Amino acid sequence: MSEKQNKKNGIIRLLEIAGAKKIMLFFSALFATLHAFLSLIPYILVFYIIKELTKDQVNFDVTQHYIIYAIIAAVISMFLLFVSGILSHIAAYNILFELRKYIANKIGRMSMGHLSNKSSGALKKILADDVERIENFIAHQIPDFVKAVALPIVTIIFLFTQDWRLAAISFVPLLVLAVLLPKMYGGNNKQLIQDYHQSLEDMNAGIVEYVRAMPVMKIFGQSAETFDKYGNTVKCFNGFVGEWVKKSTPGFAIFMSFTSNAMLPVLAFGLFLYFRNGVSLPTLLLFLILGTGYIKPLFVLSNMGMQISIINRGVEQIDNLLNHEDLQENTIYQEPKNFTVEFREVSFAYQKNDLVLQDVSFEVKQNTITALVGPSGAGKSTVGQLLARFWDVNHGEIYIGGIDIKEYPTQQLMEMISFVFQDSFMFQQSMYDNIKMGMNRTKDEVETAAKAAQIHDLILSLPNGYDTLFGQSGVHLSGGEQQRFQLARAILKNAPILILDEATAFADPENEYKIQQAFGKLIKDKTVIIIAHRLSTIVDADQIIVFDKGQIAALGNQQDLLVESELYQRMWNAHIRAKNFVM
Ligand SMILES: Nc1ncnc2c1ncn2[C@@H]1O[C@H](COP(=O)(O)OP(=O)(O)OP(=O)(O)O)[C@@H](O)[C@H]1O
Repeated sequence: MSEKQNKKNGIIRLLEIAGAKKIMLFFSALFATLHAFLSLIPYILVFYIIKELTKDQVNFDVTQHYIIYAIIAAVISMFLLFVSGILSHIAAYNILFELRKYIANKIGRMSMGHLSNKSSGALKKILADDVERIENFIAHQIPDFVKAVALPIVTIIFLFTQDWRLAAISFVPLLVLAVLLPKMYGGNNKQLIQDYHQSLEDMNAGIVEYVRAMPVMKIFGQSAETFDKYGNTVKCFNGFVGEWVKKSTPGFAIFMSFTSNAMLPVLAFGLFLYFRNGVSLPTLLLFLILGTGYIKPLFVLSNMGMQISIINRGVEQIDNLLNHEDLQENTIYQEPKNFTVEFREVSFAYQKNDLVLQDVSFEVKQNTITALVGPSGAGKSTVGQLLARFWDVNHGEIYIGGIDIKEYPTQQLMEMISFVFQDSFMFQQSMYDNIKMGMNRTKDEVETAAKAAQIHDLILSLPNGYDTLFGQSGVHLSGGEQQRFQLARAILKNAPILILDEATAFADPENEYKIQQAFGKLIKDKTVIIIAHRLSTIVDADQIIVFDKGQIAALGNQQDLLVESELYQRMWNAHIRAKNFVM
C-alpha cells in the first residue's frame, strides 16, 4: 500500500487499499451475483407452475419437478450468499488489520507537533470510527450493492422475454427513481456529509476532554450539561441530525411512495391487456410478482448512496493522515564526537509567526549540568522538546557531538536521550514492564534501576510484587511514586543525555528526598539539562540559563547570576521568600 495518493473516490481507494485481498472481494461479488440470479428462479418456477395449473390437462409430475427445482435453487442461492459473506468478512478484517497497522506506524513516524495539534477526539474518530465503517462497508455493503444491481438487471431481461409491453411499463418507476436518487443523495449532500463528520469529530473531542477533566469538573461542581465544550458539541450534533432529517425527509417520502406504489402502472395496464386477451393470467401474475420485486433492492441502493458519501469522507480523512509528511530522518547511523549539546541561533514557533524561542544559542558540555530557569511560558520546556526532536526548529540548528540532530536516525537520537517528563505516564501493565519499557534488559538490571530510583521496596509491598498490574483494583501510585518510576526507566535506559522537566513537581518532602537520591545516581557522568522552578535544587549546576520571553536573558553559575542578572536576583528572592513562608 502506498501512502502518497492523489485524491480518489473512496471506493476506488478502498479497492487500492484492499491490495491482494481484491480477489476475495471479486469472488464475494461474483457469488453474490449468482445468488441474485438463483434467488429469482423459485419465482420464475412459480410462474411455470401456475401456467401448468391453468392448463386444461394438468401434469402433476411436471409441477412436482418445478417445486423440487425451486427448492434446490433456493438452497444453492442461500449457500452462495453464505460463501459470499464469509469471503467479504475475511477480506474486510484483513484490510482493517493492515489499515490499523499502517495508521499506527504512520502516527509513530509523524512529528509530535502535528499529533499534538490534532485533538485526540479527531484521531480516535479516524482510528476507531472511520476504520470500523470501512469494515462494515466491505463486509456487508459491497455484496449487498452487487446484488442490488444484478437482481433488477436479470429480472428486467427476463421480463422483456415474456412480454415487452408490460416489461416496459414496469420500467417506468425505475426511470423516475433513477432521476430522483442522485438528487436525494448527490452533490448537494456533500456539505452535509462534511458537516456530519466535523460534528462527530467535535463531539468525540468533547467527550475525551470531558472524561479527562472530570476531577476538575467535580471540584467546580460542573456537569455534562454545564461543561460547555461537551454540551455544545452534543447540542450541535443533535441540531445537525435534526436539520439532516428535515432536509432528507421530503425526498425519502417521495421515494417510499414510489416504491410502495410501483406496481400500480403494471396492474392497470396488465388488467387492461388481460381483459382484451392481450396477456395470459400467469403472465399477468408473473409481472405483478416480479415486475415490482426488483424495486426492493433499490432500498439498498438508496441507503448505499449515503453510505458511499460517508465512506468517501472517512477514506479522505484516513488519506489525509497517511499523506501527512513524515518527520524527515536520516537512516545512516552517525558517530558523535562526544555528548555535548549545542543550540545555535535557534528560533521556533508552534503556530506560524508566534515565536516562542528566538535566536537561542548555548552549549551544554558533555557530563555537565545545565539548568534552565525563567518565568512560566518563557520557553524552557520547548528547549527540551526541540532537543528530543519532538518538533523541528524553524531556524538555526541543534547539535549533539558536533552533528546536527536532523542527521541522526530517530532511533539513534532516542537512544542518546532520556526524557523525564512533568507528567508521568503509567501503562496498564506489570510494574516490571512499566520500568523495562520494552528495552533489552535483564531482570537484575530492572531491579537495580528500581532500587536506585527508590521504588524497589514499594514494588515489593504490592500484592504481586513486580508482577502487579498497574491500574488493578486497589493498586494506586501517588504522583511522586509514579515520577520515581520515570526515573527508574531513565536509570535503566542509561542514555548519555538527560532532560529532566520539572521532575520534582509532584514531590512531597519525603518523595523529594528520595527523588533527589535517585537523581544523584541518574545524573552521574551524563550531559544533563534540568528545567527547574525550585531554584534550590539547581544551585550547584555548572551552568544556569535564564530564559525570558523566549530569549536568553542571562547565563552563568549561581554566584555570577546573583551579581549580574536582575531577573535571576528577583527569582531567587521570590524563591527564598516562598521557602520561608509560614501560614
Ligand atoms: N503544543 C503547543 N502548541 C502551542 N503553543 C505551545 C505548545 N506548548 C507550549 N506552547 C507555548 O509556548 C510557550 C512556551 O512554553 P513552554 O512550555 O516552553 O514554557 P516554559 O518556560 O516551560 O513554561 P512552564 O515553566 O510554565 O512550564 C508558551 O507560551 C506556551 O503557551
